[in-house]
Amino acid sequence: MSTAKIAFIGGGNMATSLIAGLVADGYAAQDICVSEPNPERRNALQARYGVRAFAESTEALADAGTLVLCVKPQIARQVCTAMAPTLPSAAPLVVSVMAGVPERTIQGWLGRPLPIVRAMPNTPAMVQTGAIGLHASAEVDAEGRNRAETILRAAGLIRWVDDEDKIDAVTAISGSGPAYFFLFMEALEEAGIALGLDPETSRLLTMQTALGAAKMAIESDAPPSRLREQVTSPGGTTERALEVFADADLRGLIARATAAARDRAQALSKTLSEDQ
Ligand SMILES: NC(=O)C1=CN([C@@H]2O[C@H](COP(=O)(O)OP(=O)(O)OC[C@H]3O[C@@H](n4cnc5c(N)ncnc54)[C@H](OP(=O)(O)O)[C@@H]3O)[C@@H](O)[C@H]2O)C=CC1
Ligand SMILES: O=C(O)[C@@H]1CCC=N1
Repeated sequence: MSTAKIAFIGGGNMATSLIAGLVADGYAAQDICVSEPNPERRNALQARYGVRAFAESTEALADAGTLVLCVKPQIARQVCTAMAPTLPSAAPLVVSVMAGVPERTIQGWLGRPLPIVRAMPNTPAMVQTGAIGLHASAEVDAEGRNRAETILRAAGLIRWVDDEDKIDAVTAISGSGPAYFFLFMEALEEAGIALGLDPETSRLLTMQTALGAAKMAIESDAPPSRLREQVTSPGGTTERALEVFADADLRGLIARATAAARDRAQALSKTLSEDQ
């Protein structure tokens, strides 16, 4: 077994994002293998990143020290149980990015209590600006944590959580979170058009405002509440807009929406954990 060799199972969007980050970070492409049934995707991964791509997981797995599970949760059981008999005998580290699939369930499907790092990335990982929550099963040692960090850090910011259940909260905040911000951008852009801006101007002003606000929030020592106050002149325009948000209980709405996402993540995990 080579600890350097990483086998990605599934070569879709999330795997491509992680591979792009690893290769951009200088990870040796010849140490990265991918198992992916779609020949066009295999060819694209080989041509673009110089990694080795196979139709069968058995070939991708050979000698791998780390497996990264990047298939859809719906087919995870079938993929893991098919792979179990061909896994390297030395226990590989398993990193799973699959939403809602508990560590114990993956261990059950793979037939032994392998060390599992469960990761919840988000789609900005595609532009190496992901926000990624991580949890390690009890079997993962310090070296395994480092290996998982190397793979995930290439795609963005990582944060460990101490309890696997908290991955459901991570899912509700940063996993689904890009959709919340995109929705806000869509609404702001539409509002700009309704107020008379041409669509292109409204779109560009919206995007740049989102980028600028995120950059300020990240780079400033001040919390977002202070940055908000700096925009809000007493008796001015922002104050009026924020009053409308407050009247509609925007904060309460966000609390309810994220609780609904967390509850759904818990329900999906429960369904899959009963599927052992
Ligand atoms: N999108 C998101 O925001 C997030 C996604 N995730 C998780 O990431 C995982 C991957 O998602 P994503 O990359 O978007 O999905 P994709 O559908 O883009 O990628 C999954 C890939 O797996 C391939 N595949 C199907 N069967 C097999 C098999 N037997 N062996 C190997 N590969 C196979 C699929 O091929 P084909 O299409 O031909 O079937 C596809 O290329 C999911 O589990 C999801 O829950 C986690 C966090 C956020
Ligand atoms: O919507 C979903 O279920 C997945 C999990 C996080 C982002 N997408």
